Amino acid sequence: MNNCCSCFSYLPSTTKTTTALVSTRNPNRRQWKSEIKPQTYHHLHLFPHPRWIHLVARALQDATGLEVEQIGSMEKKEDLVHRSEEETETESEIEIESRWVKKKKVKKVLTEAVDEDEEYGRFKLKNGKEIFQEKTYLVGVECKSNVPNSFSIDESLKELAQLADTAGLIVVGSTYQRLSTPNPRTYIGSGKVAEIKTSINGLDVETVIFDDELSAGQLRNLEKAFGGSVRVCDRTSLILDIFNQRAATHEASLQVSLAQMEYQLPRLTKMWTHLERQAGGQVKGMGEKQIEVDKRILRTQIGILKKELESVRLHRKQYRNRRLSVPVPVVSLVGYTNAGKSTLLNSLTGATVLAEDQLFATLDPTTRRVQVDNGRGFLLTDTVGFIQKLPTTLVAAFRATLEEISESSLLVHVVDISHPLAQLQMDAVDKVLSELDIASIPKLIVWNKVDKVPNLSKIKDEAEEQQGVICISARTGDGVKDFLNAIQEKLKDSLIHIEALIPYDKGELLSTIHEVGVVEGTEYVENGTLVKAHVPLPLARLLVPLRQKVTQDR
Ligand SMILES: Nc1nc2c(ncn2[C@@H]2O[C@H](COP(=O)(O)OP(=O)(O)OP(=O)(O)O)[C@@H](O)[C@H]2O)c(=O)[nH]1
Ligand SMILES: [Mg+2]
Repeated sequence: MNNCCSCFSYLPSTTKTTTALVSTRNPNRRQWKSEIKPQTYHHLHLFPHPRWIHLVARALQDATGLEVEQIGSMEKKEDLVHRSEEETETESEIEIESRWVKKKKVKKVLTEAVDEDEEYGRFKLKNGKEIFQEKTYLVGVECKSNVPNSFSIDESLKELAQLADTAGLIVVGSTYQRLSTPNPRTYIGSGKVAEIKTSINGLDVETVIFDDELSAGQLRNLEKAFGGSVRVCDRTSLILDIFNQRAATHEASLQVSLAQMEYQLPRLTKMWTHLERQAGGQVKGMGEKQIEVDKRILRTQIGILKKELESVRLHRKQYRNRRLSVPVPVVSLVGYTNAGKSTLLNSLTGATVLAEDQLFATLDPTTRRVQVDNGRGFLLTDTVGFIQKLPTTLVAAFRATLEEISESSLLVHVVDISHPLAQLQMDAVDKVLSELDIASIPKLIVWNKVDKVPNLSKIKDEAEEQQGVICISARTGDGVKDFLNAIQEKLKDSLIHIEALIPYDKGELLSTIHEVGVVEGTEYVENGTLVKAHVPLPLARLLVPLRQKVTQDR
């Protein structure tokens, strides 16, 4: 069962779960056989939608090592059990029971199931993964208590639509409601629920996404109200889905899986009620028992993931410590998603980090060295972008990025100044940063994409008024020189003034000072080079014995 449940880590959190029964009678899978009794069926949480069956099958294959030969629906549980006993020990079989499957006697070979789907064309390859482009309807709530100067409901829904597009969904409509407080049962009022139901039936909608985080009860009540055949999810689970699609490294995958499981845990309620219904009420309470079992399994999985993440982080920390022992200052690029951080890193360092016009293109921090003309260099780190309404749990999940940020000498806040909501995006980033306890790290604000603004001179005037704001275009290279100079100036603020006598046989130390510090002057004396410079703290520490020597000699 533990093996089965590792499927959780492969399935997006927006997934409404249903039951699958998996037989484990494959003699080639000795490990499985020894852990789980042969010829027993195990419950799995799966995508319920028949169009997604092949995705489920792949997830199962990945997670369990089972050979997926056939998938389909079953008529009755007893039939399935009966049938399985007649089959030979050499077969492995996955049976999926789904209330989405209308045809009762369907038992298709995997490829046939895909080919026969009349909407096969809606499968799209995104980030190397096959995504079914569901028809999606967006719902927002404008609370009268909303903080002033926050995103308006229209703007927030527009961003949600962008997120949906990034996740590979097709947005077919949207609506919102003004409320003094959200309805605790259904988030929106009952009249609005009925209105949405009519719209989504007419538009053949498969998924309804709410712009705010919903509770387990609200999700359940809304699904019921919409007729049970529509998937209901929220902004958080949509972001988690995108992260899940985009996670490229082992650590990012672990982080996303953990965040998804933590999101699912409180929402694992009453998912199994269909079992009770199916059994004609004879096994009342079975749903609840199963939920307890599921929760326990999920908690165990969370524990395992946390341990695994810890060991990955330990390894990364050792690597970072090694990097910090080289006395080069670290500059981190932070900012709203899609602001142009990766493009800037690529243009300055020749890196090839994925940079595209989509939200959350970057999940893992990437660090590259920037070598400036006059010899002084620094390390530049690209980080995951922020977004408004970013759940704190998600911020916490991305500790890798946060650790990089908190150990930087300088933060560069990259802003897409061509965006109509640039100021609100800046505020949202500042809000996340303020939660990170990094107030002491100096910050440089950069207005990017100036090639896109219609009124460049006005923007430049405004930047000048705000003092210290640099206008650049990471795409055309405009202003990048000023940007690098501003970094040097800012880094100088965090550098320590030293005077040291570097012996002639320690030439490499002198090169390092030139490379990472700001040299005010050098003088060649009898025992070595007398140097006056501003250097990063680690290098200043390294130079302590030589600095003392200067004092003695004078
Ligand atoms: N016109 C213009 N487009 C830019 C500029 N900088 C970045 N872009 C575009 O903006 C989009 C987003 O760029 P990214 O570098 O991926 O943005 P990011 O901040 O790394 O985004 P996340 O990784 O999602 O947080 C891409 O299509 C870039 O080509 C710029 O200076 N001018
Ligand atoms: Mg990026």
